[in-house]
Amino acid sequence: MGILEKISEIEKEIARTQKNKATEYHLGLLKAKLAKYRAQLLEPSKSASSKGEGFDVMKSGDARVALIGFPSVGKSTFLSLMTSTASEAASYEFTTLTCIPGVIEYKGANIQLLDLPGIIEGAAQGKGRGRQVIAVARTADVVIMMLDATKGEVQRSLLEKELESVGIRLNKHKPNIYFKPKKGGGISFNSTVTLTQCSEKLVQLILHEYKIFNAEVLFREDCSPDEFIDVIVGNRVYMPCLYVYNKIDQISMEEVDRLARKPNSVVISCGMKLNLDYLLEMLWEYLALTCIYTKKRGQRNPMAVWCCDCG
Ligand SMILES: Nc1nc2c(ncn2[C@@H]2O[C@H](COP(=O)(O)OP(=O)(O)OP(=O)(O)O)[C@@H](O)[C@H]2O)c(=O)[nH]1
Ligand SMILES: [K+]
Ligand SMILES: [Mg+2]
Repeated sequence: MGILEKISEIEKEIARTQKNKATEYHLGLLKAKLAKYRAQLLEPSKSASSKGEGFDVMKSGDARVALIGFPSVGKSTFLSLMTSTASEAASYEFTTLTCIPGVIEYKGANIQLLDLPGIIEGAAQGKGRGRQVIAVARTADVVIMMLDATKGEVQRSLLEKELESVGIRLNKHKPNIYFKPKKGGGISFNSTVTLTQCSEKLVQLILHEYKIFNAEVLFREDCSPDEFIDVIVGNRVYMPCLYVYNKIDQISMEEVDRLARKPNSVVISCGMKLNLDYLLEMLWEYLALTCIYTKKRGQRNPMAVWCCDCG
């Protein structure tokens, strides 16, 4: 029996056990077991975390949106509201332990929405189920970063750092740099624009650091050293991200207003069903972006239809 099944067995037993003096210890023991199994699940499993595999959920529909956030920000509540799938929501952290897919039907398209376990600081190093969650995020067309409006900004920068550290670039486009390693001939460096952040010397130093001594480099835009490194390393994912501040029913109007004005941000309340229509509209726009900027030309693209739709 897998851990998830054991958890579900115990939960069922707790549910059918009457609460009284005689069952007090039995229930206590069951709950302790439950906590132990939950903790075990949150340990990085060696095979999964070293390979960085995601949860096994089939892609379906026209696009995939992943819900990323700290525990208990309301991801599951959101999935249950927007789709016909029910994902358990509760006030304790790590209620969700796997990837739960639902479908949003919007303007004739099927958008796959993935509810995921909460991630915490250190997720990228394998803390909790972080690596699996991040591996799923990499396969999405758009990430919704769900944040608790009652908590500080620090949660947002922590999550961004986690995603950055595994090569996910949020709301950035691929740097317009041509880079081709060669067999010989040294480093040929050119640019079509004035560079204010990188110089030929810096580019050479960086390349030598990566033991690259022969290559053709052409900057077509004023990129930073970090962006150049991204190009050398490759394997980066450039993804639109919508920051969704949930639970605005708990904060002042002034604070709501401040959050709503932030770039790429939407404020909502799942509890009071506030602003969900607007969130869908924004999501739709972000999905159209992935179509325009990242899908290869000539490739059959299910979202091409949408682009014509939204101009
Ligand atoms: N006040 C308020 N509470 C909310 C809102 N949305 C969700 N909640 C509550 O927040 C708690 C956590 O919700 P979940 O949906 O379980 O959160 P989650 O992000 O899926 O949590 P994990 O699966 O544990 O990571 C629950 O008690 C919800 O009822 C909201 O808009 N306002
Ligand atoms: K929760
Ligand atoms: Mg959840």
